Amino acid sequence: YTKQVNESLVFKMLTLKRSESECFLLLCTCRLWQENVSLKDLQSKGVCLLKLQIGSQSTGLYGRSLLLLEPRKHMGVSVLPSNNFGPGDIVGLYDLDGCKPSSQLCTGVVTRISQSAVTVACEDSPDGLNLDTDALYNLMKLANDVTYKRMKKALNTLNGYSSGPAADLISVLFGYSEPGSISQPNDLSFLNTGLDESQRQAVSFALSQREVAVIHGPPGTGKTTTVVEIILQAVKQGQKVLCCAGSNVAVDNLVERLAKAKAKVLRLGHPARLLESIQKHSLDAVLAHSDNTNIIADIRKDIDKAFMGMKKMNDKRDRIHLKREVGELRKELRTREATAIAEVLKRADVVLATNTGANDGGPLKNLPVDHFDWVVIDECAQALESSCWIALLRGRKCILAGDYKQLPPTIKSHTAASKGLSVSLMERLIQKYGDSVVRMLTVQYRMNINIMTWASEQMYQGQLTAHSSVEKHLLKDLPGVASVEETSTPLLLIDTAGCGLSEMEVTDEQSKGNQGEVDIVELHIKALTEAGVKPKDIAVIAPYNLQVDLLRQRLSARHPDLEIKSVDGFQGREKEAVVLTLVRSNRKGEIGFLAEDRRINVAVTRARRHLALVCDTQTVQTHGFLKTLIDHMTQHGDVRTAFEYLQVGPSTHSQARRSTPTEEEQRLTQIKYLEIKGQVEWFLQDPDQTELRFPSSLNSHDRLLVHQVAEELGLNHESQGEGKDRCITVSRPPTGPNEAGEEEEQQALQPAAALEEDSVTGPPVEQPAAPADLKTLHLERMRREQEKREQKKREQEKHLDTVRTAGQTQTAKKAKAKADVDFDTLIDAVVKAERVCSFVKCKTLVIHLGQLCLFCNRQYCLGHHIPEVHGCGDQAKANARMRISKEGVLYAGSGHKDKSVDPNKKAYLHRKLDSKLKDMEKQRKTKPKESDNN
Ligand SMILES: Nc1ncnc2c1ncn2[C@@H]1O[C@H](COP(=O)(O)OP(=O)(O)OP(=O)(O)O)[C@@H](O)[C@H]1O
Ligand SMILES: [Zn+2]
Ligand SMILES: [Zn+2]
Repeated sequence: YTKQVNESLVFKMLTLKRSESECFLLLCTCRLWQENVSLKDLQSKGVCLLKLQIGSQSTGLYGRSLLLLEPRKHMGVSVLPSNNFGPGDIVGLYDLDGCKPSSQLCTGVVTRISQSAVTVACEDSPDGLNLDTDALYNLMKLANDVTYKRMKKALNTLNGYSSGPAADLISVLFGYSEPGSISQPNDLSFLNTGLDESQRQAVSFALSQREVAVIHGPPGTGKTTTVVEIILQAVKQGQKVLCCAGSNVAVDNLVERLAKAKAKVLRLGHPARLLESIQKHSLDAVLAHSDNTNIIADIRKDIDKAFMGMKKMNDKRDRIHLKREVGELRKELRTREATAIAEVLKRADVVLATNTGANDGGPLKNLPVDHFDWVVIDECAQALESSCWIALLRGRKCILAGDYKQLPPTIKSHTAASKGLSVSLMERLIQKYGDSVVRMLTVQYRMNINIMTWASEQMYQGQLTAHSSVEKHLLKDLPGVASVEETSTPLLLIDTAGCGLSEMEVTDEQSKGNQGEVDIVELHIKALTEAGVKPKDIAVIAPYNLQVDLLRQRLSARHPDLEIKSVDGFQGREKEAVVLTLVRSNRKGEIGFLAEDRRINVAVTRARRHLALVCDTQTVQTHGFLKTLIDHMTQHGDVRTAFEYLQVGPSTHSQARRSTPTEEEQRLTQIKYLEIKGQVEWFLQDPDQTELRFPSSLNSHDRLLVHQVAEELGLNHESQGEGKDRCITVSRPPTGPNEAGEEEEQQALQPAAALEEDSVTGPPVEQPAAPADLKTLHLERMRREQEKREQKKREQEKHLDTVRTAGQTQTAKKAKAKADVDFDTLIDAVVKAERVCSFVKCKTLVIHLGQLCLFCNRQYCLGHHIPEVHGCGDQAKANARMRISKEGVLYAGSGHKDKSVDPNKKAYLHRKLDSKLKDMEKQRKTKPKESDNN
């Protein structure tokens, strides 16, 4: 199939950023010519508009034919079917034979699209189209390979470049000669007096370089501010500047700031694609006000008149005559327009375009090749080098600004990447010339210092500082935001390790999702918005599109202003608060493309005042870089376990903030448990009673306790009824040793019923008393982390006290750190072993509901915990018989119930813990002051 498709298309899909729908489009456009995909299908996909008639035909800028196409009128309502056409799209016009190349009449660009009509500027009709106004036509989107063609052309020109204005620059950029400098007056007067020292240095450096200057601007360091100053200084020196960036938005931003500083700017590009506020600086707008415009308009009218006249004519000779006349008029028009464009371009000091918009097939072809002195490329690290060369070929000197520690364009072809396509020009130059071509901006105006420090240390050699205006800013400092825990901390880590919130297994998908993390994000967003943070000030960022979709499903209806995007979609942006979910949670410690450090860097550095990270530290810490982030957040921020959020499901989140059960709550649960147990035992002593019915006033939590007690005593237990009427009954199991097997089966169903009940109110509720060991361990760990941090604080304060004790603390600290590591690995091992059912291939989590088999000491899910199911049947039966004959008591199931951890393992853990605690105590005693504190 690939062979049939134009190979350049495949190349494009591999190398350029293409959305899936675009790829689909490319493919189906090609396929159409091979197979007979019905045109109706294509129309329903929005790729094709069928049976249009020509509403009007006129002549537009550059002498092109503008066709207004409408749906057939006689059909009553004339509305176009819903479609994916937009301004700038490349389209083909076909007669009704279909959309075969042979029936293509012309290609063009959509200039306008409304509900009732689409306007196309035809590209290849030098002498005008002779279209029948009564006929019907099909219009189809075509593969847009313009970008690709422009890059290819630039590379070919580069390849054959021998002499010209850019010769020296090319030589330096490819390493044939060293970059040079030119002396500058010392007393440079800055137009923007507010620049910080690093920005000033970058400006002077840029001015003093002969061929190339690279401005490395980490997140929030005012890169655009600096670039604007550089351009204004260049203009002051009389230089002509061509300024480009990868995206229309970035170019528009520069236009806006330069225009505000009164520079003479001109923006190239289709007006339909520009911000409205920018349109007045566009070439079209400026041309419309130029002196030549009236003359041009007159010629245009003449052409249109001649064209109309041609149709009415019957005499062939007259028609030929008129056609020649129209040709002449068009030629005249093109010359006039070229002159007008050149004039307008020459008057501007700064011409701005997207990287590929600076190609010389467009308006720039009207300028001599050596017109520009400087070429400035912003966001250079995010651009393909080949796209930079389109503009670079026009400059003697270039300024490249960007941050190569953020994401480069996605290269899907491994071959292309390995041959250098994934390395940006900026990165390549820094690798080659190092500090001699680059200056870095070091004061950042975005992040709270605690958010910044991690990025600074990991990505920017620790060189960033936070400007005093942002250094300590928090969400609670925003107007209307209350001071609660969530708005008072710059860093919050919500750790899902050991909580069983695994990523979704989507086998044939690259993308990943994690519903558990969606739940937690929802709860945190709720906490933030309830504290008064505006949804528009919050970003929810996920590395995977699947997770983005899940989050949108859950949150977008309630918070339409909340922005939920992939990391890549947020590059270049900032928000007051960022909630980041890392999604990956698996036993293998697989983290996929989270391993791209720059992706994590971008995600974290979008946040101004608050970063919340939701992740399974267990899984993501397998990656060294992510571990540094976890460590940083643990040390400098608040840490919570996801257990705190799972206590209550999202449907009852009014209580969500009530974190771990307090001692008081635990005590109440204990009392309730004893009370219920008493009732059940009372019931057992009365042989006349067959069942005990609890009142429907019991809440689900209490019902769970009943299930648990009944389970422990080997009784039948069942909930019946719905909602308010739901109540639970406990009854004696049928007697007789031979029925043991049956009972086991029954019993297997009962906990499942309990689970069902709970699933009505949200995720499984933690069973209060029984399988708490894992949780206890986790909480213990969290307590320790907290203690560690408090201790660190104390130590830091003490550090100033005496130099002598400082030495001691150091050794003690080291020993303690080691001890903590051991403790953590111990817990990790337990957590890992106990998370999933031990039955072959079963992946059910057993954290909330699972049972230990006493015969093989393994944890099983409710579907596999019965000894017979997983192979301990014989032992279980023997054991049951033995117990019955010995004790005269019948236990449902095999042997007595013990949902806790295996006693041996438990004892082992206890011993370990005890010795651990003793160790720690000893170490503490060696530090006299601290034992005072305790
Ligand atoms: N010297 C300065 N003094 C005060 N504020 C500054 C200074 N330089 C930049 N800023 C502020 O920092 C923010 C970002 O600046 P700017 O828009 O120039 O950067 P950017 O290029 O858009 O972003 P980034 O630095 O992330 O690439 C703006 O709010 C700007 O006002
Ligand atoms: Zn077993
Ligand atoms: Zn199982």
